[in-house]
Amino acid sequence: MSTLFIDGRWTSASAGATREVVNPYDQSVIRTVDEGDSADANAAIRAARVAFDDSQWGEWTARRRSRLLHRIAELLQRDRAEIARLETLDTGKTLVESGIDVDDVTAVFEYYAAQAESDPGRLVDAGNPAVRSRVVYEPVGVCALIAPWNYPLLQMSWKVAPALAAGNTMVLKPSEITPLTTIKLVELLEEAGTPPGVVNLVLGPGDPVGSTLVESPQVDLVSFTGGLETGRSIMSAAAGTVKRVALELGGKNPNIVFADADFESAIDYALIAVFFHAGQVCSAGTRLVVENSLHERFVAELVKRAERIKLGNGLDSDTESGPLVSAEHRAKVERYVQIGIEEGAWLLAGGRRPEEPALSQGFFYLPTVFDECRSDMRVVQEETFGPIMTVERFSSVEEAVRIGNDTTYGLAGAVWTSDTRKAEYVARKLRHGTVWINDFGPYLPQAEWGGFKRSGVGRELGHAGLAEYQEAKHIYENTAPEPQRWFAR
Ligand SMILES: NC(=O)c1ccc[n+]([C@@H]2O[C@H](COP(=O)([O-])OP(=O)(O)OC[C@H]3O[C@@H](n4cnc5c(N)ncnc54)[C@H](O)[C@@H]3O)[C@@H](O)[C@H]2O)c1
Ligand SMILES: C[N+](C)(C)CC=O
Repeated sequence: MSTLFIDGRWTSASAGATREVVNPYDQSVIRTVDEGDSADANAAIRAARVAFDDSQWGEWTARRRSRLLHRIAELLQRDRAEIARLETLDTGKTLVESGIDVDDVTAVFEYYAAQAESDPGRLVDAGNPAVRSRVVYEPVGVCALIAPWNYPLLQMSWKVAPALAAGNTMVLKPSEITPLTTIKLVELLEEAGTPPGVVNLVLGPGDPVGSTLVESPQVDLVSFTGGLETGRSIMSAAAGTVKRVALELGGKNPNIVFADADFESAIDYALIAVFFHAGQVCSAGTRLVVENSLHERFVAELVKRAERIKLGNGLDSDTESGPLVSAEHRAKVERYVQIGIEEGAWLLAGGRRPEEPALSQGFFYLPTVFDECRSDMRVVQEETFGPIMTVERFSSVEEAVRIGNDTTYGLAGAVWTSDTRKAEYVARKLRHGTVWINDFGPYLPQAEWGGFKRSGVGRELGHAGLAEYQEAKHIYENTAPEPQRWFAR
C-alpha cells in the first residue's frame, strides 16, 4: 500500500523513492515506505489549501468536528494493541510504554472533542449600549505539523487533535525514521470520516520535506516538536513568510532530592526519570541534584539499581528498557559519555554497550551514572537524549534552586521533600514549564505542556494548546450608526 496521503488518496512518492524502516532492536526491516520530496510536500500543501479555502470543511459545525474527534478516539482504542505493537517495533520502547502512549492520545482526542464545543467566543462590554462587540475564534488555516521520533504517535496527535478541533487543515510530517504509527493514525482519521484534503501526510526527511512546508507562503502555521538546532532553523526559515510558529524543543531537566524526601519513592522515580525509554524523553530527569547529607547513600543505591535494569526487546514482557533509536543516535550518546569522562565526572555505572550476544544487533547502551558533576560541564548542560544521569550536590534550598535553573532550557523539573512549604517555594522558583512535586513525568491533556527559555515557544495541551490553532477575531457591530461629521465641522 502507498504511504503518502494527499487530498484523500493514498499515493506513492512522485519521484518513486522509498525508505526501509528499521527495528532498532535487531535492525530488521519492518516495512518499506514511500519517501516524499518537495513536489509531494507542495501537492499536500495545495490540497490542504483548497480544503481550507473552498471545501465544505469550513461549514462544519463545532459539534460535528467534536463528533469526528470522539470517533477517532474510539478507533484508537479499538486498534490499541496493533498500534502499540507498531510503535514498539519502530522505536524500541516497551509495549507497556507504547500502550500508555495510545491511551494518552485517546484522552487527548476526547479532551479536544469537548473543547471544540465549549468555546463559542465571548461578548465584550464596549461601554456603549448601541454596540454589540464580541470575540470569536477561527481556525488559522493550513498547518504544517512536524514531529520527532521518540514519541511518534503521541507528539503528532498532540498537534492533530487541537488543529482539527479548531477547524484547520494540515500536512503531517513525522520523523523519517519512525513513520509507522502516523500512517496508521491517518488511516484512522480517514476511516472516521475526515474529508479529503483536511489531513495530508508526507513522509521524508527534514530537508526537503519539512523545509518546504516551513517556507511555503501557502502554509499559515508551523507546529514543530524536535531538537533545539532544528527549531532555530525553522524559526528563522518561517520568518520569510511571517507565519505562526510553535516550538516544543529539548530539555535538561533537574530532579532535586532533599534529604527529607521519602527515600524509596525518590530512588524509584530518579531511575524512571532518566532511564525510561532509554533517556530519549524531552523531559527526562537527567540532572539529579541531591542534598549533600543524602548524597552518598542515595547514589550508592541508584548505581546498584541502575546496573540491574533489564535491557531487551520491547515486545518481551520482562524487558524494562529498549534500545536507542539508531546507530547515529547511539554514537551521539557515546560521544557525550566520552565528554563527561574528559570533563572529570566520575563514571559509576554503565559507560559502555552491553555485552550480551542477544543484544548485539540492537542499538543498546547501558544505563550510565556520572557522579561529582558540576553545572558548567557540557554533559550537564547539553541534551544527551540517552540513558546518562549526572549527579550534582547542594547544601541549601537556594543552592538547589540555583542549580535547577542553571540551564538554557526550561522544560521540566521535580522536587522531592516531605516539607510542603519547601516544595512550594522550590516549585515557584524553578523556571520550567512543568514542575512535579514528589513525582516525575506525568502530563495531562487538560494541563498546558511546553517550555520556558530555549525549550520552546508556545504550549501544547490544555486551553493554550487549542489557542495555538485559533485566530481571535473581534466583531464590533454598531446597531445604531449615526453620522459623526468628523470631517465636516
Ligand atoms: N518539548 C517537547 O515536548 C518534546 C517532545 C519530544 C521530543 N522533543 C525533542 O525532540 C528532539 C528529538 O527528536 P528528533 O531527533 O527527531 O529532532 P529533530 O529536530 O532532528 O527532528 C524533528 C523533526 O523535524 C524534521 N526536520 C529536520 N530538519 C528540518 C528542517 N530543516 N525543516 C523542517 N523540519 C525538519 C525531522 O525530519 C523530524 O520530523 C529532542 O531534542 C527532544 O527533546 C521535545
Ligand atoms: C512530551 N513527552 C513527555 C510525552 C515526550 C517528550 O519527549
